[in-house]
Amino acid sequence: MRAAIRVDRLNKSFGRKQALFDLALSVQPGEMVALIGASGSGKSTLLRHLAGLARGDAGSIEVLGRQVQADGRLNGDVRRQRADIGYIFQQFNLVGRLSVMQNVLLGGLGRMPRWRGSLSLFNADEKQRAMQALERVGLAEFAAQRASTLSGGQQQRVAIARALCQQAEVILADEPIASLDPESARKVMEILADINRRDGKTVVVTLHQVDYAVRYCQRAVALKGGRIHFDGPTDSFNPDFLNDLYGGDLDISLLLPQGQRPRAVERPLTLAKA
Ligand SMILES: Nc1ncnc2c1ncn2[C@@H]1O[C@H](COP(=O)(O)OP(=O)(O)OP(=O)(O)O)[C@@H](O)[C@H]1O
Repeated sequence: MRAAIRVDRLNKSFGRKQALFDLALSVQPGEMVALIGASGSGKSTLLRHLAGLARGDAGSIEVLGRQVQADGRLNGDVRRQRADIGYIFQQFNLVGRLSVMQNVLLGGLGRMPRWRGSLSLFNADEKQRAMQALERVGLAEFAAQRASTLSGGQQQRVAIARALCQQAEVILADEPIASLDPESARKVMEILADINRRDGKTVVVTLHQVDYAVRYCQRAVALKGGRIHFDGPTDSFNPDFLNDLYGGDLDISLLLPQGQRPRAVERPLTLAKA
């Protein structure tokens, strides 16, 4: 099967600081993968490269079989490719003064001729798709309201509706729940998991909270110092592994769901070769 995402020997430095080292990664269509790792390990940098929002120094990235970038060059058609990639930001990235509905409609811009997009001329089908997306995330009743008046959790659900309206096949979510309360975080993760399960969309989500990774993603890729440190099933996490990944400072037992708080490992960890 053709991979939804394929990364080959990706390297990236910021000045003298190397952020990503020879990264190689494959994500199959319909997978939901958590990208975890300590602060500064390179999660957001990797995600931005996948979407063609940043250029690597070397290596290549393909999404849905089309090259996003290779050897430090973005594909000339990257705007069209981004239409297939929904990107969810930690801070939602909505236009606060526009209505919720208008924000969702903006998701369709990448597929429109520029002239129609710049005049905000949306047709009846597009409006219907936007409304359906809002219904899907449980926010149809807020369609006419200014986006800035919604809570953080609601704004993040609008951002997901925008990705749905965009008809993105791959959804990249960068810390989508980092600034949300637990109940809003749960709703956002439920919606992402539902889109993955029911629509078969490929989802890659960076998460600080390991317990959410375990609950919602079968597979995790863990970065440490810009390298892949682990790539395997989340149900094989154990306190030793998490201590190694995050350092000894964290109360690791609190990061694991109750069923996984200190107990013997059932399956050996597959540690990627550094
Ligand atoms: N624009 C930039 N300029 C300089 N250095 C950067 C830039 N973006 C990232 N870095 C550096 O690259 C490394 C990886 O950063 P990145 O933001 O990808 O980590 P992260 O795992 O997403 O961290 P966090 O969980 O805190 O968001 C860090 O050392 C960071 O300081």
